Parts: sequence; structure tokens; C-alpha cells
Amino acid sequence: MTPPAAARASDATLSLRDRLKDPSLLREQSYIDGGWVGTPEFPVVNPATGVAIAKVAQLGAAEATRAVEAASRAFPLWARLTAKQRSNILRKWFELIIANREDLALILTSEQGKPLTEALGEVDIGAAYIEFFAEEARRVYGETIPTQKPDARLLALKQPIGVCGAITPWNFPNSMITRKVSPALAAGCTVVLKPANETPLSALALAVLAERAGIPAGALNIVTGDAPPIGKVLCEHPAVRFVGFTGSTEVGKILYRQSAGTVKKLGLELGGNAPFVVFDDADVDAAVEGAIVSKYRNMGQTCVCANRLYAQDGIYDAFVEKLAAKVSAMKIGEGTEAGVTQGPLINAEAVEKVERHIADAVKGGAKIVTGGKRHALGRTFFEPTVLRDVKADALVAHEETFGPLAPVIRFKDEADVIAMCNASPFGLASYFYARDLGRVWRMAEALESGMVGVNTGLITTEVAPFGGVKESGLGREGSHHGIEEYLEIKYVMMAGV
Ligand SMILES: NC(=O)C1=CN([C@@H]2O[C@H](COP(=O)(O)OP(=O)(O)OC[C@H]3O[C@@H](n4cnc5c(N)ncnc54)[C@H](OP(=O)(O)O)[C@@H]3O)[C@@H](O)[C@H]2O)C=CC1
Ligand SMILES: O=C(O)CCCC(=O)O
Repeated sequence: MTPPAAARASDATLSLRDRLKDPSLLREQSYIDGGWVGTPEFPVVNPATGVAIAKVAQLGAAEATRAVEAASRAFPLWARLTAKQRSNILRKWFELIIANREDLALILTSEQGKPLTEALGEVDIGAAYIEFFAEEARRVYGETIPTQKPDARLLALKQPIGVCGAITPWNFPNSMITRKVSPALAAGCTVVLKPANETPLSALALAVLAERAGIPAGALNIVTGDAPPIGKVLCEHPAVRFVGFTGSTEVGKILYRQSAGTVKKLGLELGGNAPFVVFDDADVDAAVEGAIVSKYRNMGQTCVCANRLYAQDGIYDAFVEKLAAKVSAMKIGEGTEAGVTQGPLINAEAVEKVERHIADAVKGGAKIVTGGKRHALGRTFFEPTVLRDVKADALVAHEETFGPLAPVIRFKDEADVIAMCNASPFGLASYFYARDLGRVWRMAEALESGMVGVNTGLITTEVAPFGGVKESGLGREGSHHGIEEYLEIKYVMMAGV
């Protein structure tokens, strides 16, 4: 018998469940070979409240191997479907996600902390990847190649690469999954996914909807648990032909090394250190708006967040003043509360890193214009911060903060700022605000990054290629390039024609 609502509400696990329109989206077991497996034991904690909202299974190498075997069995069956059949199933998955977007956003905010409006936005773009790749499934064209011999015909076929591993981070628990899984499935590949330990519930909810959409057993498997052994299986198992990862450069390098033995293809979307440049000729108000979006979205916890801001002499003071005015007016609190734009950081280490960067900059002469300390709400809430007079050699200019800290550095001319922007082993995103057309071209071409935002602080969309250069990664996600990662080219020569 179902207990009365009051009794259920006293249980933290059930309180999230009770708030969902479809409580069956909250799953605590892993999803392998079309079955829900494992004993829920590892707590998933709401970073805003410190309360455990669910438990998930803590699986390891044995279960990851089982999942790879299931994906291997499913691969020939899934790959053999017509592109239209796969496309229709993906389309159904997209529709189910949109129909359940509010529940998915609530689950996301509850495990990750971002404001509900941002969570809704993430669910929408997460779904948009699936919609886009459902369409791309039908546009995987091969080539006919003009022959070099009269009696031969040459072709290039495109075929799915095989079983794919995917390892995803906590900062985008929904869209980083769909951005990997949907091009893989569209191409005809099958997938074993390990979501981040902090945020496994969004992944499991997506699996519920994938199952309802008709994605067959074994085509999509979700293994929650101990990252190193699961990652090792995904990198070393010979049946896995591709591993897609979003996360820290440190872990990306481990996966790269582990994959050498089986010469796997990798897609790595790693750390960044995005410069955000405002020139004297920029629209300063627009630059402030762009900086707010780029720096403070997800409390500064995106890999494309502006990390170091460079403002030219002539507009420096105006830019800092206007930015600080907006930042000091931000509403901080639990992501489900109306009007909140800044939730908690993901964990205590994240707060400590922000504090370390502030202390180092201040030691070097920087001044705190707004924020600068833990928020009165406690836990991992941190005041969104603006620093001025930051030196170009401060720690924060060289390390990704992954928190709500905007250090503003002064610069004199274009050549100086290009040199500072490119003095980094990372190269994911860059942003600049300028009106001079010649400067716009020169900057866009000179910046060493995979993506450049010109007069905008928001560049992510399913139709464009997302990815980095240098130590920010390998490969591209999204756009028609995104599906190519999951395809092999097979050259066929037909002789004696
Ligand atoms: N590019 C980006 O978008 C992201 C960048 N980062 C950067 O990384 C820093 C640290 O964040 P963190 O969460 O620790 O990032 P990690 O790189 O540690 O985690 C990302 C994913 O990798 C998994 N993982 C961790 N270790 C291994 C391993 N040895 N083998 C296989 N998988 C592994 C994690 O699992 P589990 O959760 O179970 O540990 C998670 O699923 C952040 O402060 C930020 O600077 C972080 C997240 C995203
Ligand atoms: O932080 C990431 O790894 C992805 C960013 C996605 C976005 O910009 O919405």
C-alpha cells in the first residue's frame, strides 16, 4: 500500500520523487542490457541542501564488462536497422524528453544545483542534440571517387565505428550525455555510458525515456559507480572502438594513455581557460551582458566559461563598474527558488579553488570589487565575485577556476592581448567584443581556440562544432561533424568492371 503523502514527504529520497509528475523517472539502479541492475547504496546529494535525494548502485569492472558485452551483441542488430528506423526511434526519444522536460529539469537541479531555468535550458538543448542527430542519421553519405583505372570503380563507404564508451561530467548531466549518445546511436553504434558520481540521476532518467522510445536492449547501457575501473574497461576492452569524454584534462590524459593498447579513437572535451576581451571600441553594455552569461552561467562551472577577462585601458573602469553592479545584484539560493540566478558550487573542493585564486590575485595587488567570500547561506554557496587590477601572471589567469570569479586584467593593445590570450596550453573557447571589422577578423583568426564568440558570450548550439585545440581536446561534438566521429570510412575498389 502507498504510504500517505505526509509520511512519504519525511523521507528525503521520496521528497524529490513526490515532486515529480512522473515519479518513475527517478531511478536508482543502473541500466544494462535492457534491465535495471545493482543495489542502490551510493548517496546522491543535493548540493544546495546537503540532503541525500537518492542512492545509486556502485558498480565496477565486472558490470562494465557485462555492459560492453551487451553493447557488442546489440551492435549488429542496431547497425542493421535502416537509417530511417533509427531516426524515428531517436525522434521519439526527443519527443519524450520534451514532454517530460519539467521533471528532468527538477531532477537536474536537485542533483547539480543550477537554477531551474538553466536546467530547463539544458534539457532543451540536450533534446535538441537528439533531434538534430535523428535528422543527421539519414544524411550519412559515402562517396564515389573518380577512378584512376578505366576498369575499376572506387567508393568510400561510411560505417558505424562499433561499440562506444562515454564518460560524462557533473556540470551538464543531461546535455553532455545526449551530445555523445545521440550521434553514436544515429550512426548505428551502441553505447556504454558512465555518468559522473555527483549527477547520475539525469542519466538514469534519460535511460527510462530511451527505453520507452524503443531503443533496444544493449544499445544504450548506463553504468554508475567507481570511475577508474569502469574507465579502464571502456579504454582497454577490444570491443570498444571509441571513447568520448568530457571532463578534466588530467583524467582525459589518463584515458588517452589507457586507450593506446587497443589504438582506440577518442573524443576528448577537456578543460579550458577562456579569455574574454573587451576593446575600447566595444559596446560596453553588451560586453557586460556577455560577460555575465559567459562567466556566471552554471555558477562559472562550464568548460567554456570566461576564465580571465581583459579590458582595454580606455573602457577598463567603466567595464569593471558596470559588471560589478550587475554581479552584486544577483540572487543566490537554491536553484528551485524563483528568481535565483546563482546556486551552490558542486562541492567543497570547488569552493576552495575559488578562494585560492582570489587569495593569490589579492596577494599580487588585485582588489575585490564585489563578492570575494563564502555566502551566508553556508555549504558551497559562494558570492559571485569581481576582481580588478589583476596581474597578467596571477594564478587565475593560468588555471581554470570553474567558479563564479571574474578577474579583470588591464591591457594596452591588440598585439599584447593576443599574446596573453594564446599563452596557455589550453584552447577551448575565446570571446571578444569589438566593432572594428579589421580587428574582428584579425582576432578571430589569431586566437588559438576551437571556438570564438565575437560580440557574444554564449556560443553553444547543436548545429555548430563544439571542441578545442591544444590540451583542450580532440574531435568535435554537435553539427554534422559530430556524427563523423562515430563513423569509419571504408574504401572499396571494384576492379574488372
Ligand atoms: N570540460 C568540462 O566540462 C569539465 C571540466 N572539469 C574540470 O575538472 C575539474 C575537476 O572536476 P571533476 O569532476 O573532478 O572532473 P573529472 O574529470 O574527474 O570527472 C569527469 C568524469 O570523469 C570520471 N572520472 C574520474 N576519474 C576517472 C578515471 N580515472 N577514469 C575514468 N573516468 C574517470 C568522473 O567520474 P566520477 O564522477 O565518478 O569521479 C566523471 O564522470 C573541474 O574543477 C574543472 O576544472 C570538470 C568537469 C567538466
Ligand atoms: O562545460 C561543458 O563541458 C559543456 C558546456 C556546454 C554549454 O556551453 O552549454
